[in-house]
Amino acid sequence: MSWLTPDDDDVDDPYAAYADHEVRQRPNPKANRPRTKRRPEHADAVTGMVTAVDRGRYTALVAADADPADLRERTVLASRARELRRTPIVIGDRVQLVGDTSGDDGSLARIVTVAERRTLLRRSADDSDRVERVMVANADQMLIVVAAANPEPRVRLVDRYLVAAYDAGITPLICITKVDLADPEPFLSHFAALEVPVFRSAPDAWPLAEIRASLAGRTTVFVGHSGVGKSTLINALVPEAERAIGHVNEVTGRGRHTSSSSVALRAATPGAENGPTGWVIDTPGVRSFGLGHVTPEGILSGFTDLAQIIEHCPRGCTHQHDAPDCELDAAIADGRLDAAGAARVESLRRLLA
Ligand SMILES: Nc1nc2c(ncn2[C@@H]2O[C@H](COP(=O)(O)OP(=O)(O)OP(=O)(O)O)[C@@H](O)[C@H]2O)c(=O)[nH]1
Ligand SMILES: [Zn+2]
Repeated sequence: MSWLTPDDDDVDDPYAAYADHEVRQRPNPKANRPRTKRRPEHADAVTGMVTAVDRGRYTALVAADADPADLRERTVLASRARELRRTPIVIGDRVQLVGDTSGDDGSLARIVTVAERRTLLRRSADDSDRVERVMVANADQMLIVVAAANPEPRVRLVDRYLVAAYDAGITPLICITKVDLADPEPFLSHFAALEVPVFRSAPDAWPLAEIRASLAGRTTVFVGHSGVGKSTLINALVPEAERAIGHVNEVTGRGRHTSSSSVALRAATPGAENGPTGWVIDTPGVRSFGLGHVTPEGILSGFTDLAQIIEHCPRGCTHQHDAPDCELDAAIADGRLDAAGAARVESLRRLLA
């Protein structure tokens, strides 16, 4: 069974390339030209998975059994057909390729269709920006990498990742790194009620077996603040990845943005010779993660721990401090929510504000 169906993925390009991925449509200066005839159906197209994007060139991996005419797994470089020039194509997309799909040096294929996506991870530049930027297609899981210290963990950034994941239908996981530097438990207690699986990581104590077990057969997008040790972790998980390791600036606690582009990496599943392939999608470290494209309902989907309480809110409740009879306030007052629960309410209110 091919790794291509139904579960893989790959990566996309740095956020710097976002202009290319904006969904906002620009007016077409040639709009009054007659449209070219529809191209014939692409009966000879082969399917690939986009694993990298770089300035209008897409790298797609074609599985060994994807093309009866050429039974090699191969990496194909492609451009996209004119009719797709406003369609964001991102890492993880399943695409149909025509033209020279040999993958030979100097060959260039053409992407003619992008398959419907199972999931789509998006962000916006900031919360006031409603233009969404498409990051990764078809991810099943999001591994949120956060450091116990250096840089200091930020509840709000993790809140945002969680909302983006739940909103996209992607299952979140948390890996807390650098537990050799600080006790991670106070930070983790904030998310305890969500029951998100947590991996704890330190040099020479990588939770590799546990993480690999959850990667098998799935596509997992790794996200995190710059400098948290995401590349270090990925190199340990996928030794041939050779992701650049940066140095955290002593003053700012920030990484140097060493990983500037996304990439899809095949993760081995030791012990399972022909076991299901896992795909790891590394994304550049960020300092913020905008949710301008997420609706209030989408934000609430990141707070499953509060869902049962919110059910009892008056119709149309904004859940804000000034909302009359918000059940969240009642739950804090009568002890249904403890201090950690009250902090979650605060998180929710900030995101809804
Ligand atoms: N003490 C300690 N340091 C770590 C750990 N993991 C990574 N580091 C160090 O943290 C620094 C940043 O690691 P990277 O792997 O480059 O971090 P990153 O998240 O990929 O950062 P960006 O490339 O900026 O996105 C490096 O100096 C690593 O050696 C850990 O578990 N404990
Ligand atoms: Zn309410």
